[in-house]
Amino acid sequence: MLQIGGYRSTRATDDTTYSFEDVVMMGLAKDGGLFLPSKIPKLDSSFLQEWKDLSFQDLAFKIMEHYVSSDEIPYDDLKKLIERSYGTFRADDVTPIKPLDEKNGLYLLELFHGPTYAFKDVALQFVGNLFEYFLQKRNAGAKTLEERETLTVVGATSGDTGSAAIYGLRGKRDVSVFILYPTGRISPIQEEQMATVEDGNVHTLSVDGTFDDCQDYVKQIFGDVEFNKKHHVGAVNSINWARILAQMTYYFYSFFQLQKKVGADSKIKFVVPSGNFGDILAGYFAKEMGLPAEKLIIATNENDILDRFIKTGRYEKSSDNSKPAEVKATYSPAMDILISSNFERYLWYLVRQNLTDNDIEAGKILNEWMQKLKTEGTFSVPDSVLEQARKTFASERVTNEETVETIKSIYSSNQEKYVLDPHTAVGVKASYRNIENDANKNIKYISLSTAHPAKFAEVVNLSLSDYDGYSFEDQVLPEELKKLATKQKRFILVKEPSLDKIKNIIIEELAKEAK
Ligand SMILES: Cc1ncc(COP(=O)(O)O)c(C=O)c1O
Ligand SMILES: N[C@@H](CCOP(=O)(O)O)C(=O)O
Repeated sequence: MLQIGGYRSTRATDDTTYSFEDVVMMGLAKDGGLFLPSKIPKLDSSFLQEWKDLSFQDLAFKIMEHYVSSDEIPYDDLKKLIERSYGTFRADDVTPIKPLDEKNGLYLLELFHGPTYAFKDVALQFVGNLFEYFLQKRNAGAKTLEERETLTVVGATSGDTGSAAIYGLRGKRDVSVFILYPTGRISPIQEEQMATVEDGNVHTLSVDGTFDDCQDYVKQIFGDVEFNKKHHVGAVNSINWARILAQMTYYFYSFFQLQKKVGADSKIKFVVPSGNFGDILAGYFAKEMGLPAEKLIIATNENDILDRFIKTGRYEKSSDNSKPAEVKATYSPAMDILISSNFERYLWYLVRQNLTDNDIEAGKILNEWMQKLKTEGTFSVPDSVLEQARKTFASERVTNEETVETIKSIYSSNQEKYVLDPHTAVGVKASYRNIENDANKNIKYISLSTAHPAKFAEVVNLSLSDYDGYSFEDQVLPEELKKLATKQKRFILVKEPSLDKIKNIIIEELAKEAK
C-alpha cells in the first residue's frame, strides 16, 4: 500500500481521494484545485546508498513506485514507459551535470537534452506516454471508433511547455492537443517548434494576450463541465501532477552525480529559475522525501511574485496594488508569469504543517486564500507559515541587465566560451549572489539549466554579438533547429480572444480531425 494515501484536491471540502490514473487524465480537479498526494512519502535513509549509482531511468522508477500503485500500472509496464520516455534524449545520462565554476562550487544541471531542448521534455515525454498507456487500457474493449475514449489536451505555454507537449503527444492515437501561446511573446524558434509540426492531432493557437491570459482560458475550459464531459479535456501544464512527479528524478540524480565528484559529505543547494513553480516544486518533494539538499533557491526575473512572497509573506499580483498588475516582458520570457499556478500545492503543505492537521480544513483555508487572490489580488500568510517556507526556500530576483551581464561573464570567463540561455542565466546570477553571501564556502551549488541557448537567439545575440569570433549559427544553433526555419508554419491566430472563441476553435478543429 502506498504511503501517500491517494490523491486529493488542494481545495477539497470532503474526503474524496483519486487514483494516479484519475489525476493524470483529469489534470485539474473539478473544484478548480490542483491534485496532490495527501502525504509525501518519507524514504528510509538507506536510499542514499542504495540509489546513488542507479541510472536516471532506474532512479525514476524507484521514485515513481512511491506514487503509482502496481495495481494501476504493473511495474514492468512503468519501467517500459520510463525507458521509452528517456530513449529520446541526446545525452546517455539524460540530465548531465556540468562544472561551470568549480573554484566557487558552481555546477549546471543540463536539462535541455530532450527533443525540444528545454527541461519540459523530461516530464512531457513521460506524460505523453502515460496518456497513451491509459487510453489504450480504456479502449481495449472498444469495437468501433465511436466507442473509443479520446483525450483533448488543452495547454498554455510561454514557449517551452507547448513544444514539449506537442513533441510528447504528436501522432498519438485518441489524443488531440491544443496549445495556446501569447502572440509575439515567445521566441521565433519556440514558435517554429510548435507551428511546423504537421501531425493532424496538433493544433497551435497564437492568442493576442499574455501567458496568464492563456493559462486562465485553459483553467476556464477545465471548469466548463459540459465541454469537459463531451471532449475529455486533459492537461499538460504543471497543473498535471505527473509533470511534478517526473521532474523529481533529476534532483536525486544530480545530487548523487555531484556527490561522486565532490564527496558525500558536501552540502548542496539547488538554484531553480522559476515562473510557474512547477520545476522547483519537484525539488521540494525530493527534499521532503529525504534528499538532504541544504536549500532550494527560487530565482525569478522581474516578474517576482515568488521572490516577494519569500521576502514579505504576501502573495500578490503586484507590489503596488494602486494600479493593475501587469506581467513584464523580460529577457527570460518563459518565466514572464504573474501568478505561479503551482504555488497552491506548496501552500497546501505549508497549511497542513503549520495551521491544521486536517485535510478538509486545509482545503477551506486554500479556498479562502485563492478567493482573496482572485478578488483582491493579494493575501498574506501567518508568520509561522512564512518561517516554515524560509526553512526550505530562499529567493532572488534578477533583472534583465543582470541576465545579460551573466551571459557575458560566463561566455568570456572560460576557454570553452559556454553560452547560457537567459533563464539559466537568471539562476546562475542568483547562485553567485548566494555564493558571495554564504559564510560556508564549502557549499556546492547545482543551478538548473532549463533550456538550450539556441531557443533564445535575440537575448543571446544581444549579450554576445560584440565578442570577436562569436557566431550564433556556428557556436549555438544545432543543425536540427536550423532546419525549422525552412519549414511551413501552421497556427491559428486568435485576435480579440474570448473563452467562447477558443472553445469554438477547438470544436471546429476536432471536427476536421474526425473527417
Ligand atoms: C526555460 C524555462 N526556464 C524556467 C522556467 C520556469 O519553470 P517553472 O514554470 O516550472 O517555474 C520555464 C517555464 O516556466 C522555462 O520554460
Ligand atoms: N514556462 C512555461 C509556462 C507554463 O508552465 P507549466 O509548468 O505550467 O508548463 C512554458 O514554457 O510554457
